[in-house]
Amino acid sequence: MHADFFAGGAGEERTLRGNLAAYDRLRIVPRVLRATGERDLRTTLFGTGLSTPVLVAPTAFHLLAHPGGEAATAEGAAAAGTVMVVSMAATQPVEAIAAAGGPLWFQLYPQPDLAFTAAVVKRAEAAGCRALVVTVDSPVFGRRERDLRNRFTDLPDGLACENMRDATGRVRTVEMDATLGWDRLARLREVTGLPLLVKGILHPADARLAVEHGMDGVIVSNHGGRQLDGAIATIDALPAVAETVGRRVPVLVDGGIRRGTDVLIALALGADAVLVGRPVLEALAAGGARGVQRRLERLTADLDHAMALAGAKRPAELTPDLVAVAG
Ligand SMILES: Cc1cc2nc3c(=O)[nH]c(=O)nc-3n(C[C@H](O)[C@H](O)[C@H](O)COP(=O)(O)O)c2cc1C
Ligand SMILES: CCCCCCC(=O)C(=O)O
Repeated sequence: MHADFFAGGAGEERTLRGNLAAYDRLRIVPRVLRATGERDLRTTLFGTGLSTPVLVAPTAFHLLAHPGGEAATAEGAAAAGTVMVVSMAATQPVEAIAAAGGPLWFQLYPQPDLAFTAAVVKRAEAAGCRALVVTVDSPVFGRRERDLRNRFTDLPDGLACENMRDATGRVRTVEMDATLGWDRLARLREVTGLPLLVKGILHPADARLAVEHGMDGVIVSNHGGRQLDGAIATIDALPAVAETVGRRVPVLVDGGIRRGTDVLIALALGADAVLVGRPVLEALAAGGARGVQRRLERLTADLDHAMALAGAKRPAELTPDLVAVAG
């Protein structure tokens, strides 16, 4: 039941499969004789230097995967020199996760209760989170048919969304809010000075609105195929979003990234960095903090190898002409 929750998507899982299939259709057109020498994968996002452009996507319920929970993921991500985005539906308090490692960003589903939302943001800020990722692809919850079949409705006794506790100590339900609009993102700006990234952008017109509304970053995402089944694959959506944003703010992408060559393609098509969800969950389940560290380091080494073969020393040298659609 829990493995299905992690692996599954919405509806027929067309988008879940599509995210991966889209990378299968793309090929790299390498450059030669570029004398790259050692590659340099270091990446800076919002003033934080990272060893790699591969970040940990926000995912819920890590205690279902491993007894170390989100803290183990944070430890692994820190050891790999990258950012973990802590889900609002984490099963451990953000303070405990921060104590295990960093840098951290915090993912938020803005709640209808504005004061509670502000309190969660302040708590994440106080714990040391360096950016806020606002998920906007979930006005309602996706129809996850595996979860319906398995009757997976609640966390087991003793587990809770620890960052949903209010001042009385009661754990609130994470509410999806179909009334959410750009005005609410503007209000978040009044609550926090942290960089605000909007996660779940697929249409270039929304990318333009994000920039116009002062967002500091855009994450091209279809929630790993867990929300709107039939939504476009993220790597297919990326080029138009990147072109619209025009380097005014960082553009990140997630969904279906499993190999260094996938990361290379995403960077070439306009991403400043990528995030991975399920690969981290699988590594956490298999090997705790060390598993997460090794999976992230493997992806980075794989990217480094692919860049050597494609003739790029730095991510900035990866350009769209290095990618072609397979015949
Ligand atoms: C089990 C699971 C839980 C997730 N939980 C969240 C979440 O709490 N908040 C969020 O914004 N996205 C969530 N996501 C979506 C991820 O952040 C990310 O968009 C997606 O996993 C990327 O696709 P990938 O798994 O193919 O790498 C979740 C994804 C999975 C697989
Ligand atoms: C009621 C808890 C909501 C958790 C949402 C986690 C999530 O985004 C996912 O894709 O699953």
